[in-house]
Amino acid sequence: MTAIEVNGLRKSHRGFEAVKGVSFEVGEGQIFALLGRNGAGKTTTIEVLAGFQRADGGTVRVLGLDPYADRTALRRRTGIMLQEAGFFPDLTVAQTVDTWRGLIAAPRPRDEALELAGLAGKRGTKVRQLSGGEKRRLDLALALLGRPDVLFLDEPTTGMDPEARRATWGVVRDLAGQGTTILLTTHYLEEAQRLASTMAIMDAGEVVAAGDMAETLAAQAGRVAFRMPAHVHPADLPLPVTLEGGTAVCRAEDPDLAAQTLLTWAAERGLRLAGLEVRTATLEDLFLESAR
Ligand SMILES: Nc1ncnc2c1ncn2[C@@H]1O[C@H](COP(=O)(O)OP(=O)(O)OP(=O)(O)O)[C@@H](O)[C@H]1O
Repeated sequence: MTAIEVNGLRKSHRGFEAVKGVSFEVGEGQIFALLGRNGAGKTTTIEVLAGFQRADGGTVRVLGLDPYADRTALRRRTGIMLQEAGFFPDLTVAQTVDTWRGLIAAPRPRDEALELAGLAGKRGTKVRQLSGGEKRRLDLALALLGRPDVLFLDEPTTGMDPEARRATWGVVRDLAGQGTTILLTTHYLEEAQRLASTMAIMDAGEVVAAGDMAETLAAQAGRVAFRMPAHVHPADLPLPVTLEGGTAVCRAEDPDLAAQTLLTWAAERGLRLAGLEVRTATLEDLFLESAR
């Protein structure tokens, strides 16, 4: 079942077209990463999907409903974590969660939400005393209170330390495993690559690459890099390379095979390929190539 459908979405802010005909789909229980540089239009897209803004063009459906027209019905079934949360700084973490619980039908117990977000030890701490990463965790706890079927996470791990980030990935995976559909944005491409099964890269309001994460990356060229041996010219090598400083970089569909070819060539000449690195394409490679 498709949980989120976006077809030809257009949205302008005071005459500036931030989203220019974007289309993608997210299946139920999938983790989908919406990627792109600053200002690409990701938050605008999420705000339309969450029913905060009306689309100027195209169609958008979340759980089969129009997020703007049916926002009351959808609000009960969606959770959202935006980039800037409006907390009351003098409330404690527990008071903040309790206040939000009062606004939600059949909310999750407070301690369960805090436990899930890794904030159980901070119940009595005032919001203004939380670190940036802890505030993101509080945001996550609030987004989870309504046991949403669809969760929108706008840069959920910004400011978190590596351990907290990994813990949040665990929470996101568990939720998806239980059937929650998750759309997230992030500037941490490794995070997107590890978490999401599908993705779209936006640039200047348009989708420039999209699809299944594993398939899309497998179709990208991999990379073999090594320090250029002394007195060797790139034209002497058996495969084309580009030079990045003193490092020769060879892009190849099958990087293992390319590395073998290069190593055999080097061995026959008694040369060493120092600092040899062989890897398949990463999301960062794809991102840098797509979002130019
Ligand atoms: N309310 C608004 N009024 C005017 N322009 C806006 C408004 N909201 C967003 N924009 C502009 O629309 C464009 C897209 O913004 P958006 O916040 O959707 O990008 P983003 O991809 O989420 O970026 P980031 O990664 O920096 O969060 C930007 O150029 C932004 O300046």
